[in-house]
Amino acid sequence: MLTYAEALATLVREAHPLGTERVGLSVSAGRLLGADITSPLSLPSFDNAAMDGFAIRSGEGDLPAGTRFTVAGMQAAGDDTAAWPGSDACEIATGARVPDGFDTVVPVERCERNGDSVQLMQDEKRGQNIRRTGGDIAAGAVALRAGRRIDAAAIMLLAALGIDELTVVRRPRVAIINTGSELHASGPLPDGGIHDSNGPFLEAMMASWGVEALPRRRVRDTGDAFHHAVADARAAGADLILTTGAVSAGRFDFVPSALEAMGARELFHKVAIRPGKPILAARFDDGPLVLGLPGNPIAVAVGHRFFVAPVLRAMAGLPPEQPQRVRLDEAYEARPGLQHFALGRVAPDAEGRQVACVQRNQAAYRIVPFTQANAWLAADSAFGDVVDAWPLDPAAAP
Ligand SMILES: Nc1nc2c(c(=O)[nH]1)N[C@H]1C(S)=C(S)[C@@H](COP(=O)(O)OP(=O)(O)OC[C@H]3O[C@@H](n4cnc5c(N)ncnc54)[C@H](O)[C@@H]3O)O[C@H]1N2
Ligand code: MOO
Repeated sequence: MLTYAEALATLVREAHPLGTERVGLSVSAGRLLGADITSPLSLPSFDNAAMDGFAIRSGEGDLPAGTRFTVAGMQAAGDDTAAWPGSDACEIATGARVPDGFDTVVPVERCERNGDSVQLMQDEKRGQNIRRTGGDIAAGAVALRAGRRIDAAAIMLLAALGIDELTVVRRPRVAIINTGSELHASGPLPDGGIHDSNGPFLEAMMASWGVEALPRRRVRDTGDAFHHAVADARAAGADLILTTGAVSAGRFDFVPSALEAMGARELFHKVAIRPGKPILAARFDDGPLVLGLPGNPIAVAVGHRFFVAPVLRAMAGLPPEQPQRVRLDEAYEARPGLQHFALGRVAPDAEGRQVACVQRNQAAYRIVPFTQANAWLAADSAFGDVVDAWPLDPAAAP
């Protein structure tokens, strides 16, 4: 049986880059930048006042309390260079361009105004309260790096730079197929039936990452229904097909044979991990990669987090995600020879240091511990003093 590292390396090799496309800023939230953004202008793009008050031309001198200036007029936000020639002070608004030759801004509350005259109430520093051109970013500098997820902060910067169209990574087209004759949507259940929870879970995770979701299909345990669903996903141009259930050893576990019959090349079936051991990966040489996730809910969650997520990163051209190394509160028994993925909580201890603890009573069928966890903890064979901790949602990883 393959180790997790071997299986992952095989899979990532098969995750072909998606390429890029141009989109408008207004629809770019959540997308991944496909190229570095070079700043087309400096921010601020002109010297401007940091305070409402008076801009003054102090020349070389000090600015002791009592110094008087003659106010020539008002420089408002949006006004151009209006040089106020021959004058040595003007009223100025926060954000207004500092007129040429003026070098200092004194806040209004530290000035006494009398008609056209203004007097400093205390000593002031020459050059103060001016936000300099390029003080945030200089024209030509890299503003955002390729691979960065476009969040609200990135949108604020891009908008400030006047960028309204950008290059992003194409979204992967993903099809989800849930197998199981026992599965039903919400509502009353027949005897022996259960609600499909893996489908909505995967759909939510795909939405969080930002994929182009193809219609999700729920199919009964017949090779035929599965065959049609896979054929539809291929015809719709899926980059990735995620299936759940029917990959282990049972009589109805038709996914491996159905994929083989359709011409998919098996990359691996069964990996030395827990939970989720029966996982399967296959590739249609002219099309999608297929991940067959074992049906137990937490096996699906592990399959998503530790196989699907690395594939999506590789398709987007992102480097492998790095876990945090966190101290474990107490030893946790693990089966030798298997890579273990456990649900856990990472939180600060009394001294403020991050400590991980493994959720008690977890099992591949139990969903409640998943809702109480805030991290995945990973370790091979034994959970020692330190574990690898991964955020539950890969879209939250840097
Ligand atoms: N004889 C063996 N039996 C099993 C083995 C094995 O090696 N030998 N492996 C076990 C392990 S480990 C797992 S994990 C499961 C995986 O089985 P399958 O992928 O074939 O999945 P199913 O049998 O279809 O379902 C397993 C379990 O999960 C429930 N399920 C399935 N789909 C959904 C869904 N969409 N939403 C909610 N729950 C779902 C299903 O009802 C079953 O309870 O096999 C073990 N058996
Ligand atoms: O590994 Mo299975 O995933 O026990 O439930």
